[in-house]
Amino acid sequence: MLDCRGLTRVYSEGPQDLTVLDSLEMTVHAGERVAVVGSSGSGKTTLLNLLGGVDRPTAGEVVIGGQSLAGLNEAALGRFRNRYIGFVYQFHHLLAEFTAAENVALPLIIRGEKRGPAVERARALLERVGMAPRGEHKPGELSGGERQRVAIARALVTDPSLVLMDEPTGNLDQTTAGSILAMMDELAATTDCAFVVVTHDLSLAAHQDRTLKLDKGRLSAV
Ligand SMILES: Nc1ncnc2c1ncn2[C@@H]1O[C@H](COP(=O)(O)OP(=O)(O)OP(=O)(O)O)[C@@H](O)[C@H]1O
Repeated sequence: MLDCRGLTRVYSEGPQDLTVLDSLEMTVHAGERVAVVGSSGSGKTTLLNLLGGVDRPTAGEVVIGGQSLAGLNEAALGRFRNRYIGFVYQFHHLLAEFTAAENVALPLIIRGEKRGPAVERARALLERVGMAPRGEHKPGELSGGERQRVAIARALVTDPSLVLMDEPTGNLDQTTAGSILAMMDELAATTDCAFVVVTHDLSLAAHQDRTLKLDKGRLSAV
């Protein structure tokens, strides 16, 4: 499902080059859930950005479902992301002026689907994450955990093959984090989607099929 070969990212902006990822190798199979842990500054967000095609590697490549991201120009990469990849960021990135249901529907609308059916599908996803009663509220009227569940619904609305999560339980209390874990279990049981979850939360990491540690630019099994 996901293959990284010789993935290298060097930041050259500062006075000295900084090699954050160094010929990193990674394979994730369909339906698999992988946690990525590592100390602050080890390159977890950098890795996630490369996996999602938000950033380009200095060397090496990311292959998703047989497609090398290096072979796609920006427009094609945007379409590929919309079709195959879902993102959940720590701070949600929901649009304040839209309702929860509209936020979830957006990836479908961007893809060219009609608003009516897109919002219908969004409502079905909100139901699945236990947010149906809050669908008409704007993000500012929701709690942190509720916003996070909306963000997860938005990541899943397109039936992606791969979901990338950056600290999905960061800033959440234990009960809310627990409900997100339970939801991920249900999703893992009912879809073939692969998850890569970057986290400092050891209970979230322990909940995945395996954990990889990022250190000195490479991944190793924990
Ligand atoms: N655009 C950039 N230009 C230069 N250096 C960068 C850039 N982005 C990140 N870095 C550096 O690369 C290193 C890895 O950053 P990254 O954000 O990937 O780490 P992280 O493991 O996600 O950290 P944290 O757990 O603290 O969020 C850090 O030393 C950071 O300062």
